[in-house]
Formats: sequence, structure tokens, C-alpha cells
Amino acid sequence: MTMLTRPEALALKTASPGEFDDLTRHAARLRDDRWGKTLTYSRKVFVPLTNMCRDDCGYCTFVQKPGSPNARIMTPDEVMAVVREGERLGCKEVLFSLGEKPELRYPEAREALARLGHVSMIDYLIEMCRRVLDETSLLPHVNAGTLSDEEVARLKPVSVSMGMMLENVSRRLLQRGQAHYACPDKVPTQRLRTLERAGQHDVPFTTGILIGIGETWEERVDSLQAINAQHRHYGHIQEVIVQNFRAKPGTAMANHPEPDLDDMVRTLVLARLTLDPSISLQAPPNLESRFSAYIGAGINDWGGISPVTIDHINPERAWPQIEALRQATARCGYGLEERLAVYPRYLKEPQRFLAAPLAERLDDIVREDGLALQQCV
Ligand SMILES: O=c1nc2n(C[C@H](O)[C@H](O)[C@H](O)CO)c3cc(O)ccc3cc-2c(=O)[nH]1
Ligand SMILES: C[C@H]1O[C@@H](n2cnc3c(N)ncnc32)[C@H](O)[C@@H]1O
Ligand code: MET
Ligand code: SF4
Repeated sequence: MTMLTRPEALALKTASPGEFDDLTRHAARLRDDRWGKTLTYSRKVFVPLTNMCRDDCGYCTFVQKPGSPNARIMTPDEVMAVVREGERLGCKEVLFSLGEKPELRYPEAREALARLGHVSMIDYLIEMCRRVLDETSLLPHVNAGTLSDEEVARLKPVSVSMGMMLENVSRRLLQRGQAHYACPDKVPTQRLRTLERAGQHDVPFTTGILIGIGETWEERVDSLQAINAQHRHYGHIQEVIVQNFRAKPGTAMANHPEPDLDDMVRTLVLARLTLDPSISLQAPPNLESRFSAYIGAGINDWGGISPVTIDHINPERAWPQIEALRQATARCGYGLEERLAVYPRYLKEPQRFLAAPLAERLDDIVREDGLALQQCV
């Protein structure tokens, strides 16, 4: 058996302990065959370029409304200070993660952008990616939500990869009282179009599903299959994050139950057995402490970890120390290695997946420190 059929995927939710053990072993073997006995992470800094956003996701504490004392757009000096600190501490990725198109909803966002000389957050983001490339050794990864065709095209020359959590393809979640009520950028067709545009532009892309926001098991299956279908067509999905919802005080979903470990493990096994094995499977190590269960379920990557910045999306969840993660990973029989924000597979076709100056730069980095090259398949 390789990939799951749809009925098998649906049945995984309630598989008996014996059946589930078999499937889990199969998922772990698939990971070992494709990715070997080494898990990876990316040493990064997190830059929340703005926390203003036109959406109102029911789980999000990152977002701040204009008028709140914390609503802001980072200045270029603030951005460059964080990036330089990252450079000093050996980081190779700048994760720009930001609210979506606040200028379309809030005059305050338009005014703040105008003071920075821009009319849209994406324009400002492009300027800051460019500065990171021109002035530092770090590589930008852009997580800015839904993107138009033109935005993808303009971001490609200034970033090595982009990402956006699909989260879920369920339209039900847009209804009043659900996680994505009043979120124009969480309309599934809009998210799927962004994935597709990234594919059309040959952008190495990170996506993922958010677990426990009111979706059904079947909707998770649908979401993973939708991601896999895009990858089959364009080959651009470098990694899929399976991220567990964490309830935050003060949000609409403060009292919504968090997914438990069994639910996460089952979903990771589902993901590993649904997705093409060339897609990296990532779960964040700061949202769950029982690492061995995740490794047993077939993940091969821990995502971005920062010695400089907090996880601004989950600010109460500290990063593990990289050495502690290395030891925990070693106890499961796996090594831990640093990787770049773009996976090795894409460096084999640099002219297709990277703008020429970025391809040259990556070539130099890989030649100098040979990062995660054992994974070149
Ligand atoms: O620190 C975080 N990093 C997040 N990352 C960053 C990720 O861990 C790494 O930076 C990527 O693996 C790129 O190397 C995301 C990247 C995406 O493209 C899409 C979604 C996420 C989500 C998070 C997140 O919630 N917290
Ligand atoms: C960066 C990604 O983090 C996810 N995200 C946003 N809020 C939460 C939360 N409370 N718990 C877990 N993940 C969250 C979203 O899917 C976003 O795209
Ligand atoms: C700050 S959340 C991550 C980026 C974007 N706003 C999204 O939800 O996809
Ligand atoms: S998760 Fe992203 S899109 Fe949703 S409110 Fe927060 S910043 Fe905006």
C-alpha cells in the first residue's frame, strides 16, 4: 500500500488500535524511506510586519484593531534591527508573517503606510524583503495570506519561498459563530486560488491545515487532498504544516476545545499517507511537548525555530532550545539538521523556482555550508 484511498482516509479516524498501529508504522516507514533518519528545522527570525488585518479569525490574538495601543506597522529600522540580531546569531531565514490587506479596511492603516511611502502592505513588504537581501545574508520567506497573481509575481524576485496555511477547505467555517466568520481571506476558493497562483509562478510554497477550529475529519481529508492535487499539478508544495489550534483568552474561541494528542497523531498519519512523500511534513514543536508521538506519526521537520524572536502567533508558547530539541529527537533515533527556507529539491531546478540572483546566492550558501543536502532526492 502507498497512498490511502478516500474510504481508507475517512476510516482512519475511528481505526481500531491494532489497525491504527499498522498505519502509523507505515507512515513512519514512508518518512524514513524518503527523508531518512534526520529531522530538520530552519533557524529564523519572525518579523510581524503589521498586526493589523482586514480579517477577524475567531482564534487569532495576533491581530489588533487600529485604535488599540498595540496596533502597528513595524518601521524599517525595527525590521532591520531584528534581522541583524538574527544574522549575529546565525539565522538564515526571515519569516515575514503579517495581517492581510489592512489598508482595504482601515484608514489608519492607509495613513501609516502613506507615512512609509506606500499604498499597500504588499508594496512595503517587497521593499523590506529587498532590503534584507541587499543588506544581510538572510533569506526572506513570505507568509502574507492570500495573494493576487501580480503580488506573487512581484514577491518572487525578493523571496526564496512563500507560504499560506490553507487551514481548511470547509465553507461551513465562514458561518456566523464559526472560526472564519467575516474573513474574506479565509474563503476556501480564495485560499485555493493563492495556492494555484503560486504553482503557476513556480514558487516553492509552504501550506498547511489548522486542526481543531470546528472542522470535521472529512473536511481535513478534503483539505489534504486539495493540497496534494495542487502539488501533483505544479510540484510546488515544499511542505505541509499540521498545526494544532491553541485557545487564547480574549478571542471568540477562548472556550473552544483544543485538539488532543491522539487527534493530532491521527491527523499526522493521515497527512503522511495522503500527501506525496516528496512533501515535507512539519509540526511545530512549541505547541506540543510530546515530540516522540509526532516523530512516530511520520513528521520530518520542526519548522522555523528562533533564538531571537518569539512565535508572534502563539506568543505564550516558548520555542524549545535547539539543543533540547536535538536531544529529544535523538532519543527517538533521529538526527537534527538545519535547513534553508527553500527545500533542496527546488535548488536542482534553480532557474525555474528562483529568481536568478537568488539562485546564485543559494548556490553559494549550499557550497559553503552544505545545508540539508542529504535530502536532495
Ligand atoms: O513561528 C511560526 N512560524 C510559522 N511558519 C514558519 C515556518 O515554521 C518556517 O518558517 C517555514 O518552514 C519556512 O522555513 C509558517 C510559515 C508559513 O509559510 C505558513 C504558516 C506558518 C505558521 C507559523 C506559525 O504559526 N508560527
Ligand atoms: C501563521 C498561522 O498560524 C495559525 N494560527 C493563528 N492563530 C492560531 C491559534 N490560536 N492556534 C494555532 N494556530 C494559529 C494560522 O493558520 C496562521 O496562518
Ligand atoms: C498572521 S496570521 C498568518 C498570515 C495570514 N494573516 C494568514 O492568516 O494566513
Ligand atoms: S490569522 Fe491571519 S488572517 Fe486571521 S485575523 Fe489573524 S492575522 Fe488576520
